Amino acid sequence: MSREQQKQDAAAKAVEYIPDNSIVGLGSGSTMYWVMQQLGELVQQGMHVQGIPSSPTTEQWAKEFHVPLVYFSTEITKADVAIDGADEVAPGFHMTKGGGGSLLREKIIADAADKVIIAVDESKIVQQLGSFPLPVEVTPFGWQKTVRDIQSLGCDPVLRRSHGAPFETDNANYVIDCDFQLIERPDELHNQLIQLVGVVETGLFADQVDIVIAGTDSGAEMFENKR
Ligand SMILES: O=C[C@H](O)[C@H](O)[C@H](O)COP(=O)(O)O
Repeated sequence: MSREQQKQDAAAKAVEYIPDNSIVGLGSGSTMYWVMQQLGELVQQGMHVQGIPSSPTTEQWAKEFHVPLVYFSTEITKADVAIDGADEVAPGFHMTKGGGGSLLREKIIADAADKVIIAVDESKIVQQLGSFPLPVEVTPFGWQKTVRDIQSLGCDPVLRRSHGAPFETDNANYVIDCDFQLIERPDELHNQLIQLVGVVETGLFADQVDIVIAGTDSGAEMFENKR
């Protein structure tokens, strides 16, 4: 079965966790395309949801599939559920996210949600985080100094570029992709990184996930984080 089909299967299962009349945090990435397509179908069948998009691309897909949108405001500070993808998922529900650069907004949405559902294809399930370089969002000002500070934590940090220029997040920040090889203690690493001046957020998500759904050749498998 293709990776795309696995993502689609995981997305189809993930939308089953969205209650009617709910506010749904919408993550980013290619798996979210399928989530938006499936959610659009449910909306067409009469389901009432309002989605908070984490990126302009997700917002555009929501519009394409007629999923009503809502935005954070003084009245709207919570979501009933959030659905998102991931770059790596390890035992203990530790995850790496931010391959597309949306980590900060995704983390805000996950934090605002009562329940977080992650939909991935099988290739994202790993024994230990680290093969996928960890995205770290940093301020453009002084990014060279921040890179040096990150390097002292024992990784090979690289400024993400797009068309020759620094890649800019939706928050006008930069992303440093940090190759730590193996991340043995994700919590500890996140705490070390987030304390560095200039680091805005890390792509390490821990204890924020309730359910992981992995598309596999034999169908979608569900893993529940009983926290
Ligand atoms: O910044 C991007 C997000 O964290 C995505 O959720 C993550 O990169 C997974 O994306 P995809 O579903 O395309 O593999």
